[in-house]
Amino acid sequence: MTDQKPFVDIRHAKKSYGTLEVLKDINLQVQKGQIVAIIGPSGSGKSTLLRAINDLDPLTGGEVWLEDKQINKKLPHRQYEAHINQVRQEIGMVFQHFNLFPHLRVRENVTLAPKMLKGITDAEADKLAEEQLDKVGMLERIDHYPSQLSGGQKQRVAIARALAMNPKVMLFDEATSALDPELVEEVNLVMKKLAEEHMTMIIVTHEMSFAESVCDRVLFMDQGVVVEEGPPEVIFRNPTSDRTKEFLRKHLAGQHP
Ligand SMILES: Nc1ncnc2c1ncn2[C@@H]1O[C@H](COP(=O)(O)OP(=O)(O)OP(=O)(O)O)[C@@H](O)[C@H]1O
Repeated sequence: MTDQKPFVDIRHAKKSYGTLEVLKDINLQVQKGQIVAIIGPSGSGKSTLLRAINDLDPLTGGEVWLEDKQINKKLPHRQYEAHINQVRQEIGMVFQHFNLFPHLRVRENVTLAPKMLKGITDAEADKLAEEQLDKVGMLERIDHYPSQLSGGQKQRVAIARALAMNPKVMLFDEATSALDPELVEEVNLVMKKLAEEHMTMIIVTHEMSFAESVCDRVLFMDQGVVVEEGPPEVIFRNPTSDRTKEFLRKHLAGQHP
């Protein structure tokens, strides 16, 4: 345990769709520089929890904090818009399906938001695009359109785009699930590099070996609750809950001796 104040702090998160309780009183504290994986069966609430962090899926109860700022503050509409736009600049998000703008080249996909929201010049935007695309190994594709890229390349551009806003935390929602198996590793390598640079990351994933090798902590969710959490060596090698064991038995079949 640490006395350090959490960087991301989710307190008593609840979410319902009608009578369906998707998140049932979830608490999650993430320290600066930590890499947390959220694993669990389909429908357990992983994406809902992740999307609550930047209020894309607003909670029906509970609070989300980033440093000393409450993200899901109840505010009058105009004030809320200004508040959430500011907050979302600090939280990078990478989706399963890339969400690149098809009519924009890679360069403009990366610089659109910083140009609009931070008012940077064209020269600064070019420099930013080059820096970020170099980081993800996509510099030579800077003037290509998304349709000219593989899925793995698109996802690397999507990561560069998120990084271009200089976020404090990065959220990954099954970033490799839509990729052909041979393209997964190139995206994982970019995420590993970010981890080595101590980027704070919260990662929803179905890739157990990635979670085990990269993350500091793993949360196992089932039916809207955190069943078990801990360091990967404990969760993957010595879980205590039967639900975790059963889930891992299915997902780790063949991976561990
Ligand atoms: N907009 C919505 N309206 C109604 N129910 C929803 C909505 N979004 C999600 N749900 C339900 O909430 C539950 C949790 O969904 P969520 O996508 O968070 O699960 P998940 O663990 O991320 O699953 P997966 O691994 O399949 O992506 C599911 O039962 C889902 O059907």
